[in-house]
Amino acid sequence: MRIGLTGGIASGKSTVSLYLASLGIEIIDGDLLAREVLVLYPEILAYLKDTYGDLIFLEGQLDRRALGRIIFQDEKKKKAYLDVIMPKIIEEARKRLKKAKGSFVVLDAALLFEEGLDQDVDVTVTVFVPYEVQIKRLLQRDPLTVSEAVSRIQSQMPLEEKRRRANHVVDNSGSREETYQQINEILKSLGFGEIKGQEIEKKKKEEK
Ligand SMILES: CC(C)(COP(=O)(O)OP(=O)(O)OC[C@H]1O[C@@H](n2cnc3c(N)ncnc32)[C@H](O)[C@@H]1O)[C@@H](O)C(=O)NCCC(=O)NCCS
Ligand SMILES: Nc1ncnc2c1ncn2[C@@H]1O[C@H](COP(=O)(O)OP(=O)(O)OP(=O)(O)O)[C@@H](O)[C@H]1O
Repeated sequence: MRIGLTGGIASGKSTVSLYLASLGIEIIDGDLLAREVLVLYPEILAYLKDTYGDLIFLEGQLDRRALGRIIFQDEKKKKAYLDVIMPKIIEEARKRLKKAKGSFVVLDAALLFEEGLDQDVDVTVTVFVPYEVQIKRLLQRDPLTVSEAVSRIQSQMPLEEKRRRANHVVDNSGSREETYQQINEILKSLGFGEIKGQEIEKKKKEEK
């Protein structure tokens, strides 16, 4: 069973992924793949150096926040960058989905629907929060200005649309525990075995 997990920025994908991993499910993390392909394919960094140079490189190191500031505010620049990086991410994601050994595997991808990766999984799950919760959590977590946070949210497919398109929706506006319970229900409906209460207790302790 291949599960495609998606959502908006700071809607709670990683929180859900971590919980699924604690149940022993393999996670393929799209954000991690985006970092890995930069190492695997030097031509991507070469493209970024040629296009933006010192604007996004500090002492030879890619400044991800600076790149984000540019591409999340300019649709054309975002598309040009995604045209370079996404084929590699998609290729890696497909390889890992094929190699996955367990009976359940999760592909955690912000761009699951945008990039057609929903076609590579059996079922899709959107982690949803209302806009006010999303922006509050984003600003609490990341060192962004309000306008940077708004432009990141606006550069994504509306979370409402991701909610409509998914087979299952997790509402992550309540407590983490409420979210884990919703995941348990979804897993049950997909034929995952019994989930013991201590898994949730264990996660609660880790978070304290
Ligand atoms: C632009 C980059 C360098 C900014 O890095 P930064 O560390 O500041 O942010 P981070 O990677 O944590 O992303 C923040 C959030 O935006 C989402 N996101 C990433 N890229 C995009 C995009 N092109 N469009 C919409 N959302 C995106 C991420 O999944 C995450 O939810 C980076 O996000 C990137 O390389 N993105 C392009 C490819 C990608 O990550 N795709 C997601 C995997 S499917
Ligand atoms: N139910 C919750 N209650 C309170 N805080 C939460 C809850 N779920 C997530 N958070 C917090 O909100 C922030 C965003 O969550 P998380 O990092 O899981 O989102 P994400 O969708 O993976 O984000 P991104 O794609 O931007 O990496 C984090 O700081 C996380 O600790």
